[in-house]
Amino acid sequence: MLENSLGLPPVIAAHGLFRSFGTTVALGGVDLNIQLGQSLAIMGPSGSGKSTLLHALAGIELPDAGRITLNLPGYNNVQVETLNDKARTKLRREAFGFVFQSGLLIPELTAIENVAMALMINGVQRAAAMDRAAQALAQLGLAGMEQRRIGQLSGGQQQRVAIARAKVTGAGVVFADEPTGALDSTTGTEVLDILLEATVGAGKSLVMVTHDRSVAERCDRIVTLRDGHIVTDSATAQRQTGSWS
Ligand SMILES: Nc1ncnc2c1ncn2[C@@H]1O[C@H](COP(=O)(O)OP(=O)(O)OP(=O)(O)O)[C@@H](O)[C@H]1O
Repeated sequence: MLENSLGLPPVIAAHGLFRSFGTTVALGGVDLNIQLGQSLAIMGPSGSGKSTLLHALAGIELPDAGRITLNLPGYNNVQVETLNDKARTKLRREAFGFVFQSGLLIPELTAIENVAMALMINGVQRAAAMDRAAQALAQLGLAGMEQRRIGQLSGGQQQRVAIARAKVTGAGVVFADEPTGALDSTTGTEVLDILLEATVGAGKSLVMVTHDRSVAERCDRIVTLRDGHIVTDSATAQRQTGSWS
């Protein structure tokens, strides 16, 4: 397995990922290594396989073929495709964080309950979980909004709650799907700043699907998909031109 310059294996090493839906080939044999502390943007036209790839890397939906090897604290050399549903659910709760465009926060709960819930399902007692959630919300500029329900927050504030939830569990990899897609450009920039700070700024990895090139360019690396294949990878391009050590 390829190692990075510090001799560490990739946090996620995907090899030969293949996924089809009927006659549609969503992933046609994708190889992708994600390094510790790296921010990776996945771009490509609509239908090119971005979400399918993200879902496979995150253990949400398994590929039809291929291997996904994890190397995260508590998950050394784990083959995701061999895990059953229960084990993959545990993996997602413990090791991964998710910041999606919408739909992953629970609208009936308050901001603080949404964040604390992520800890409680990992076994943290309610009082401690609420304390840690309050701290995380305050760090993301949401002090005073803890008791608001999700519908009483703006789109940008909702994304901050999602980032707080991803951050609070200590997830090693955060997956984001169009995290700024529903936001105006100023709010989108603020949310992206916070997302990068909470992930790569804290030594974690970020894997983000985006249609927005200016958002992608804030990442260390951009891969572009077309018809289920990676057609460009800025890391490879930099290595080929000699500007990547
Ligand atoms: N559950 C599904 N059932 C059938 N076809 C699917 C399913 N999920 C994805 N596909 C198909 O697989 C291909 C890749 O879809 P995917 O959602 O990964 O693309 P995408 O690049 O994320 O697109 P978009 O930018 O529009 O979100 C598309 O042709 C899509 O129609």
